[in-house]
Amino acid sequence: MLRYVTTNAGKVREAREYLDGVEQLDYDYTEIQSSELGPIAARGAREAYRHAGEPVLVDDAGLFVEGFDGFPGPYSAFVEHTLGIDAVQRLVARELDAPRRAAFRCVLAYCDGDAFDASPDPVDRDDRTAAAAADSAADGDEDALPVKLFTGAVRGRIVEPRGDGGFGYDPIFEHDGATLAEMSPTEKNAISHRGRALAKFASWLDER
Ligand SMILES: O=c1nc[nH]c2c1ncn2[C@H]1C[C@H](O)[C@@H](COP(=O)(O)OP(=O)(O)OP(=O)(O)O)O1
Repeated sequence: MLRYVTTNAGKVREAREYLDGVEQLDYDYTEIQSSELGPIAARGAREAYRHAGEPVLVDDAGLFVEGFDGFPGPYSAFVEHTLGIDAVQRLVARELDAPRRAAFRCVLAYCDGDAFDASPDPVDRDDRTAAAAADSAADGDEDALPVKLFTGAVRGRIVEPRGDGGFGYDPIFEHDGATLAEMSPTEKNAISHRGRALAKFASWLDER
């Protein structure tokens, strides 16, 4: 049984559209400090697999504001819980000129204790970049378990909050004229960072 390892039920709701019968594992793995999501997700997946003893998928995601050099990025959860999304939006509006571009990024890290066959490998350049960063983060760890990474990103801009769907920063992130919070779960998945990463993971799992 595949476990989606997260304390965030919103992530699991989105994952269910791609993964039949996936169950949430509400486990708070250690998040290392890194400017990139890949190493954080990879380390988390190794720890979660050791804890669960079953195949695990860890989801690390964040909001990267272009004019702030990617802040809050890997620190998005901390910033959401300290400042709050309204304050983030006001800060962006005060400091940056329109169009206030930003991206959501998601890295999924899969670990089931097995090594992965490199041949049927549908991963793209972003996945390989994330994987290389995660590998170097594992340097020196002789027991590092193999982890497979899948990435997704969506571009948009920061706007005043609209909509009440989704979670986290969805109300202040607009893509193609609608905020993610104004979209249905299916509409959000079709364009979102998480939806793209999940689609890659689901097709890789299918082929395996
Ligand atoms: O689709 C999204 N729509 C809106 N906001 C989002 C999304 N995806 C990530 N985010 C935000 C929420 C949180 O502030 C941070 C993720 O932080 P992140 O550490 O990956 O997740 P989390 O703390 O919510 O749960 P957990 O670590 O247990 O999976 O980025």
